[in-house]
Amino acid sequence: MREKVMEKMKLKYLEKMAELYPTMAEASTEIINLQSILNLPKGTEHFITDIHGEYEAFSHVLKNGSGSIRRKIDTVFGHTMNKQEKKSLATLIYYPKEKIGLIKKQETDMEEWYKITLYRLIEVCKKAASKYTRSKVRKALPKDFAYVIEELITERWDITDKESYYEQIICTIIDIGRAEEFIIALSELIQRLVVDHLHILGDIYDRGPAPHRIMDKLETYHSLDVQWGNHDILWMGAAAGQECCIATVIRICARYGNLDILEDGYGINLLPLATFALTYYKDDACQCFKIKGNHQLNPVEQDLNMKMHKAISIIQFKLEGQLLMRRREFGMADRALLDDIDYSEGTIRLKGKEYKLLDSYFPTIDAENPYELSREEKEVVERLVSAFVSCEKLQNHIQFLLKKGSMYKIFNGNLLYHGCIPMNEDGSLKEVQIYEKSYRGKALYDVLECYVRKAFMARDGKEKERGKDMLWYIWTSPNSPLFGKNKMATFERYFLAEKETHQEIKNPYYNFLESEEIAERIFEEFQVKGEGRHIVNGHVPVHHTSGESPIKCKGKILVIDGGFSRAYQKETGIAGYTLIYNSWGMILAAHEPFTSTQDAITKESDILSDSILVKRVTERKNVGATDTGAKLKERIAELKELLDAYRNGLLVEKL
Ligand SMILES: O=P(O)(O)OC[C@H]1O[C@](O)(COP(=O)(O)O)[C@@H](O)[C@@H]1O
Ligand SMILES: [Mn+2]
Repeated sequence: MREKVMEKMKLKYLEKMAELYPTMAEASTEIINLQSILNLPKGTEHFITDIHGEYEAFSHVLKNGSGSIRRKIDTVFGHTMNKQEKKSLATLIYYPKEKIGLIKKQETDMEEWYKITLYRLIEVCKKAASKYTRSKVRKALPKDFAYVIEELITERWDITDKESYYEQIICTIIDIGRAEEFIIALSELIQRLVVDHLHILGDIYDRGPAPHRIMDKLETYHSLDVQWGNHDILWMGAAAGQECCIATVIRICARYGNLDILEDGYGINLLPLATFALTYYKDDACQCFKIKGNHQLNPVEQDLNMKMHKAISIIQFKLEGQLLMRRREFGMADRALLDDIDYSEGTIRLKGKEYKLLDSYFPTIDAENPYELSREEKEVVERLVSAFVSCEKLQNHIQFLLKKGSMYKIFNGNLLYHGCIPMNEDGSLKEVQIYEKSYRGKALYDVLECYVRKAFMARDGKEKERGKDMLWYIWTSPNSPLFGKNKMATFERYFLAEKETHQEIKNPYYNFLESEEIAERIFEEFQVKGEGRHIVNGHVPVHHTSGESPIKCKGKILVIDGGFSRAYQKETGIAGYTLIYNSWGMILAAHEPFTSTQDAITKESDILSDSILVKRVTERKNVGATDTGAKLKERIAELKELLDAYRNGLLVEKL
């Protein structure tokens, strides 16, 4: 009986396929096409993490494909070009417009330069395109030059004098004054072809000056996924209208002197907060709320920034206190600290010890009711919430994160996540209570992701609110896989001099990064199978200067946060790691601090300092061995069944 039902279902499916491939010839052609794709080399994957608003450095790394363009140039030109020439060609590919502008000022014979350059670019382009099917390359071609580029990068066996055929095309391009546009188009095409797919392992937002520009760039990128970081989740919470998240987003912008991200980048009106801060902290120097890192604010702007910084911090601590009381189930009530303060003495009692507060001027706090917002604070919060939820640009960016992002991803045998897998001291998976039930490992990740989506999509008001609060929880709870530290010592860092109170202890997960047994357990938990599997993870800066390596557990775990974030470069000693996974293996790239786009162009400085080979295979990996390959193989098997059905007379061709 069951078999009969199955047969019937199969036939139905084959009939559906027959609509797409109505003849045996068409089905056969598709099989041949797919089969040939399986034999192409695997596309290059690029992994970037913890960008933290550093748009220019990010954009540069995206352009150079973490060394992939340099490698292509090397393969194509080997010893026929010297180092300097290769460097110039690479810079041209990254910044074609700007570079041509400079060349024009120096070159006497531009026509010759155009010719040589075009030849070179075509060669690199050919190489970059050789990994893809013609149809895929065609889709990537810029509209204006699609036909000519295709002509130039595909071998024409039917033409006898190929040299002069190509020469003529190139001369015509120069003659009609289109060389510049053509060079730009070719360079961008090379950038586009060199990386097939991008993984962003989280923390696009906070600290740096331009996360909104990173988001704009990602929106136009050809193929990517995002594993949300705790900072991205914070912004998602803010966009969903979660008050604590909104206050924290503003606080961090103020802390780094970046309030213009909100005002200019997103058009969020901060005037209500500014007027409130100027009124209530008028004569307060707000010394504990100095701007961190470099900034370009004049003294008056700085003063206002510090006042707003303090005002929003106090609002944040009040709102968080309220949330922790309302959501007792979060088990974080110990992080509500305002009721541990002795307001007349200016001290706080933490874990039985008394500390002097560095700042004890709290004009808006009622000692009897420390978490209650004052009437004016309430008004400010209301206006901020409405500004965040009605900001179209922010909502679009966050929708994009929801569409392309997730808590974790399994891709071509690798497990990708931002932070950690919460564990107990003995390395077992930690049970975490999420509302009524408890979860661990993969199930914990999955349930949290459901709540993230509910914060935006749920129709049931109560579930939506739970989702919104859960976004804050994911940002900061010790049990959150995206945060993974015992506490977020924000209050202590502002108000207490004693460094020991600032300490945030990492989840035991981070003690097991060298344990193969634990790595195996994680693979098992997430059902990641296969020989070449890895865990790729960001979030914790790798201290390059003190000799720490991003390669853990004999290469099974790769922790690639080297710190794009300028504020952290003193600690890490470099400007971040990125990872490349191409058909030959995996390469970690270490980057030097990025000074400016201007330097990258004029000094041709490529911030790539080091390439570390993580793994090199002896046999080049083909599409057949990837996730896409598995899907294509399934499709081929179905098409073969379709062919059989035609042959057996089960289906009739529609000629
Ligand atoms: O140095 P900042 O920007 O004040 O932030 C420090 C806070 O950021 C965190 O490190 C979280 O940010 P990351 O996800 O980038 O690590 C907290 O643990 C810490 O309290
Ligand atoms: Mn993080």
